[in-house]
Amino acid sequence: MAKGLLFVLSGPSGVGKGTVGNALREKLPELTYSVSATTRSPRMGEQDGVNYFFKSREQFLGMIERDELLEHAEYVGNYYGTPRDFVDQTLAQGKDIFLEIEVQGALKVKEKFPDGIFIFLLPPSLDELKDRIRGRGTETQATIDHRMSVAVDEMNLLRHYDYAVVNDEIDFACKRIESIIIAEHCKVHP
Ligand SMILES: Nc1ncnc2c1ncn2[C@@H]1O[C@H](COP(=O)(O)OP(=O)(O)OP(=O)(O)O)[C@@H](O)[C@H]1O
Ligand SMILES: Nc1nc2c(ncn2[C@@H]2O[C@H](COP(=O)(O)O)[C@@H](O)[C@H]2O)c(=O)[nH]1
Repeated sequence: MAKGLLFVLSGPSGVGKGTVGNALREKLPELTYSVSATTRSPRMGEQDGVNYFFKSREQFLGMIERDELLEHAEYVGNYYGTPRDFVDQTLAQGKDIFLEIEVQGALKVKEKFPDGIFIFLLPPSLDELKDRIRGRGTETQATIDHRMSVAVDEMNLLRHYDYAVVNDEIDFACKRIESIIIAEHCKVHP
């Protein structure tokens, strides 16, 4: 059986990865989405096992020690990581998997999956990015400032990605990503 394809979506905090990812879920229900582990506290409405697997620092360090994570990174004071088995099992079943992760983690995944497809979501501008993080109402001013300073470093790593998609409008961004997925399936693989 042919293996599935691995897609990674990265981009600065607040650019709209979750929003576009949710729109994509509706359009492409056959795509499997990885649920990450994190030490960050749940936001209002977030559910354990749905949005994230919420872990204590000790639990997360245990996952690292047991080599249960495909990649992990520390981002703005918290750990985030991708459970390895779920990714491996999904691909082995011939299904595509979609990871929504930050840049340090994405580069680690690229080392392990050089054939993965790496997509970077860009904001129309830095001012718009700041408005989106602020508008979401989930972060303190200090965290917004920290996430914005990381955003500039993250965007400097765009060259490591295969595709750049501007999230100007949710439906357009979603359509572009859907087109990338379709095109990757039409590729002639050796
Ligand atoms: N194209 C868009 N136009 C206007 N607002 C948008 C657009 N896409 C997303 N947003 C809004 O921007 C805010 C941030 O979006 P979202 O939470 O999806 O970002 P994210 O990249 O997943 O952030 P994080 O990495 O911090 O989890 C949300 O309030 C969302 O409604
Ligand atoms: N390296 C990883 N980054 C991840 C993972 N899951 C999510 N993320 C990214 O972290 C930041 C912050 O997320 P937030 O939910 O606190 O706003 C964002 O860029 C996510 O994409 C992961 O497993 N590994």
